[in-house]
Amino acid sequence: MAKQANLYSFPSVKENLAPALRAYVISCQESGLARHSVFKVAVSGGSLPKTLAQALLLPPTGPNDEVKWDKWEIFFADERAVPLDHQDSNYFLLKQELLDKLPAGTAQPTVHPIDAEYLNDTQELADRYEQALVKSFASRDSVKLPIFDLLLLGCGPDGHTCSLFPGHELLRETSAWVAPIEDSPKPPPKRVTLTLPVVTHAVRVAFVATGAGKREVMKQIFEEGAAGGLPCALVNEGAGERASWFVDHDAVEGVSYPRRPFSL
Ligand SMILES: O=C1O[C@H](COP(=O)(O)O)[C@@H](O)[C@H](O)[C@H]1O
Repeated sequence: MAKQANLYSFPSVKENLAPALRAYVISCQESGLARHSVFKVAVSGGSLPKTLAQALLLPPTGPNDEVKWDKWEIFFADERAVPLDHQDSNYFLLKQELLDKLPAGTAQPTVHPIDAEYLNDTQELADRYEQALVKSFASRDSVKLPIFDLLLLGCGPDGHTCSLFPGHELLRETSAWVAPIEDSPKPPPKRVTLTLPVVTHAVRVAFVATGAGKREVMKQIFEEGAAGGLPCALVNEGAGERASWFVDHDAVEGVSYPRRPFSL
């Protein structure tokens, strides 16, 4: 039987989840650097950037605990079709929560925001973002799908991840790497998103979900599995043991699914 997603549950976000997430991300970073000298990561918006900042802004505990920012290529797992300085922009959120808080003198990562010239044409916006991936991951002719070293994803209370929503036709997309959506049930309606094949193809996929507000959906994801059809559960099914969930106890209280002790 295929191995299942790892569920790591912690009593406290700040004291336990954040240091574990940091260790996990650094381990993915080191594997990426060993493979191709850069670390290619895509991040979500929502609550993720704040928790990520709690993890990555911690002071290093030793030489093996270094975030090598200048080696990071950061993409967005999904983005809203709004200007880059808009409160709804995932880029803006990551910048505000994390990138602007890097200690002075830190060598900067390479960040790939959407091309805001194309906000009025979401297909073009998605195509341009796919082209940015093509450039980074070599040509589409030679690469069937981009392989991110790590995807850092959130999970909405309805089970959506990236801008892949339950029951939406986008879940059936098999050829595009990046797709537009104009009818997101969560505002704003116009967005672009990595597609499910790209998400499940990553070397590692880490979800972060915290708080009692996520409890009901966590039950559905982990107890019903892919049969329940929620996008997060489809990612779990596609990525198997390459998917890891970093959650607090509040989010998974009463959820029947084996927790693993966190280790690398
Ligand atoms: O709209 C979005 O929501 C999801 C989940 O957000 P959360 O606040 O419930 O964590 C997020 O992962 C995605 O990037 C964002 O565009």
